[in-house]
Amino acid sequence: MGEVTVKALEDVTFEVEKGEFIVILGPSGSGKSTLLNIVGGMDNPSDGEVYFNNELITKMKDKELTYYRRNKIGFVFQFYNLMATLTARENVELAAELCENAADIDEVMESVGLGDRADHFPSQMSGGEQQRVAIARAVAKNPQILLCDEPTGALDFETGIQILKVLKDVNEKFGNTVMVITHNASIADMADKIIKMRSGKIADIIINENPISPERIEW
Ligand SMILES: Nc1ncnc2c1ncn2[C@@H]1O[C@H](COP(=O)(O)OP(=O)(O)OP(=O)(O)O)[C@@H](O)[C@H]1O
Repeated sequence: MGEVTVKALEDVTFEVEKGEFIVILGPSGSGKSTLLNIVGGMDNPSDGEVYFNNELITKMKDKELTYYRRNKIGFVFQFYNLMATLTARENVELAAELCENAADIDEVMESVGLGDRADHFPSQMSGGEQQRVAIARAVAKNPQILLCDEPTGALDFETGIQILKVLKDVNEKFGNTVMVITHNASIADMADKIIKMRSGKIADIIINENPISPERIEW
């Protein structure tokens, strides 16, 4: 069988500052997830370099990369991927136990608005609540970068706005750099920086001097 080589990304160069709220915007197949996976150390580019602070992550050995993923990066996905047999709090605790510099679990649960739902199981929660647990799970690791792949993709408008607000609150409270993938252009209005992707390339990088609060987003 013949093999087809797909160039998912090409000529991609950008910088992210500590504490920035970044939106990566682009249509399906434009390379957004590939980009996020490379930043998160889940995928390795065939060419090019990625630096985290002054460390070259693209040259890291497996053990160093595991350490980077575990301690520096938090992931939030479209579908929440929670452990069904663990409560919200237990899901968050489990992730925190794996890393060396975990945040205070109670504080994290409060900051995502789940203080009073911590003992509920995922099946007892709405999609928006489950996504809050997933965000808490990522934030509890106290990561320097929070990578979110279509975090509102499975949610209705109102719930999506609430989730974006949680991400913005976390960004302000804990100072994590946040990178959100979306194909929804309206979400870009809340970003400090917007990276527009098209066909595996960066079509534009926009610095937004006046990001709006999530409540003011319309889509
Ligand atoms: N493991 C893989 N093997 C082959 N092709 C891949 C693989 N992963 C991604 N691709 C291809 O690379 C390109 C970019 O995919 P990617 O998932 O990064 O895009 P995306 O912008 O995140 O899309 P979506 O919004 O649909 O998730 C697409 O053409 C995709 O088919």
